[in-house]
Amino acid sequence: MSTSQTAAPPSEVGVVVDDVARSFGAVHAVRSVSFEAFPGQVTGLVGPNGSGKTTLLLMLATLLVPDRGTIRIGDYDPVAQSRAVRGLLGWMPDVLGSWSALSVRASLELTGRLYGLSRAAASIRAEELIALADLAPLANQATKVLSRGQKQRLSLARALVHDPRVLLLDEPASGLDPGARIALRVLLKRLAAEGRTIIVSSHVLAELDELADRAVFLEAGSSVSEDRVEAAKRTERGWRIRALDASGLYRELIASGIDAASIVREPQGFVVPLAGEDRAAELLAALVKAGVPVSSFAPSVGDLEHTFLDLNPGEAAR
Ligand SMILES: Nc1ncnc2c1ncn2[C@@H]1O[C@H](COP(=O)(O)OP(=O)(O)OP(=O)(O)O)[C@@H](O)[C@H]1O
Repeated sequence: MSTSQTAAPPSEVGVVVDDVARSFGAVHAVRSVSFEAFPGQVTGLVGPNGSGKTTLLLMLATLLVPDRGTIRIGDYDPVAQSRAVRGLLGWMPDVLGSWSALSVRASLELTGRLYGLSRAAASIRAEELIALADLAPLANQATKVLSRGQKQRLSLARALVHDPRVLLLDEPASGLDPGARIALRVLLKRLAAEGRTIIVSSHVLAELDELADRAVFLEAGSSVSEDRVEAAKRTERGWRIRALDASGLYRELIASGIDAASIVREPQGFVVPLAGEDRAAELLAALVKAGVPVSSFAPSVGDLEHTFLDLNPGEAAR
């Protein structure tokens, strides 16, 4: 995003989290989290309810002090150098706390002033962000009348007011309609491509699959090791296969050694469990070689969802 504040090429600011923990009394919200988020990338934070995502983001955002471990935002420590860190990062909480009587425009102008912009610069920046977040028809409305999705857009605009190098977004897509979700995805990819470090927590895994360059999985307050994530990716998952000749497809699936009891029949094809991409490629080659007119062959769930469900088997039943 080009802004009135960025004349020089922006510097790169990554995030490093090492063995961070935080408890609330007897509740160990974050037990041991380590990960790195890189400039130019979107890093997804994935985990079931209560796994510690928001607590972790609050620590990154300088709003909670860790009990243990270290966090670096670029060269800075959010505990000892919170002012410098706040200048570098934009924070979009899961619920917008806004000055409810102020208009959208006034609340963006005020945020700009709080970040040290002059009155004139804050006014120009507010107009840029109103256009960016598609809030023009609502610019003079009090923020209290905004719908949940409109509040999300204002919250993102507010997080961008000082053109931060790092963006922390807690469930940014919640409440957005499909068009606004696509617009958010396009915007976040663009902001990352411009060299920002973006960390996003989300429950909408299909969406994170399309947005995130990499993911950090949390489980009961701890980050899951890369080895376990890799192992989970390779476990068996359903592949949806369609062909112009369904009975020919079924015959060849059986001939290729797929257990008939494991095949799920759907109106337009079958879902077949396969372990890993190698096995999928082998089966597809066999079907094509046997002359089956395959029209579609793809995993029935996205990569993140598959890994998440494998790491959290209980979640599939919910
Ligand atoms: N201020 C607090 N006081 C006491 N317990 C808290 C506090 N904040 C969070 N917790 C607890 O810490 C744990 C982690 O909560 P957190 O909100 O970080 O999880 P989450 O992964 O963001 O969850 P969700 O996906 O539901 O938003 C939960 O058990 C929660 O109840």
